[in-house]
Amino acid sequence: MRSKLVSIIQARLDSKERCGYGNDLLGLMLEACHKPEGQILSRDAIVDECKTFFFAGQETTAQFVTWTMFLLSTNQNWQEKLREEVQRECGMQTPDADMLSKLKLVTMVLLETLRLYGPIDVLRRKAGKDMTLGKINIPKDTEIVMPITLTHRNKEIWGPDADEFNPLRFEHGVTKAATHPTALLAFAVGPRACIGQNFAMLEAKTVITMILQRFSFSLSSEYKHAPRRSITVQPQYGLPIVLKPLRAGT
Ligand code: HEM
Repeated sequence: MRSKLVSIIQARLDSKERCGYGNDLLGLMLEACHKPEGQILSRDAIVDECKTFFFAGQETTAQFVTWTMFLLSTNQNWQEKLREEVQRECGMQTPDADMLSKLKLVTMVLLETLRLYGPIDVLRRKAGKDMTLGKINIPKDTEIVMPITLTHRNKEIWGPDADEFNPLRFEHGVTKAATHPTALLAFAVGPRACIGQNFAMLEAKTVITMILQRFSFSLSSEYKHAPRRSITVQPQYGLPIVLKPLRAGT
């Protein structure tokens, strides 16, 4: 991966005179490094940043779409509702930002997927100094693990149906869905919250919309329900799905 990234960076440097460093994150980092103020990021640091974005952004979003497909397969009524919304707002067109912003039910299902099967299920922190959190004293260097999935299924926070798939809980927005406005921790909160969360939502919305436009789907009888954490939360034996094209030639 490193050599691939180094060759991409070199190609950008070589084509700078012709077309600049490029209009993306890598382009911005290269631009920043070649400002007269001096070099801010080394070549190695740029490679590391690219890796972070790739690993933080690729597998998480892939599992997000996977679990959404699982929940829509096991809740056919919601699959139908979403298809109706997609057909109304997008027809058969490739969804653009305007159309995506109108897909309220799709957003609610995506948030409910993040609650029940968020790809990241624990947050870890280490206390940099002695501190007190509420009534708890935390000595320096203590490792703190926050179990996201457990809090996402806590009935005191989410109500008696916390274990059930109920996208309607997000009908009035994410801050109103539980007893606490930041109860949904799938992207974490605060200064180190996921920097790619809006992008991930857009990606997932686009993919799910385009699948709903073309296929109906259900779980294959071979599916075994066994979520497992392997950095991200994944269906241990994969997610075999039966896809049916909605129109000939899809
Ligand atoms: C559904 C998809 C995603 C989920 C569930 C997710 C979740 C998270 C979580 C929980 C964190 C905080 C980790 C911690 O503080 O311990 C995080 C951080 C981060 N995420 Fe995501 N993420 C997703 C997609 C993405 C995408 C698409 C990108 C990039 C394009 C991305 C880039 C990052 C980066 C760079 C950080 C570190 C931010 C920092 O430390 O300041 N993530 N993500």
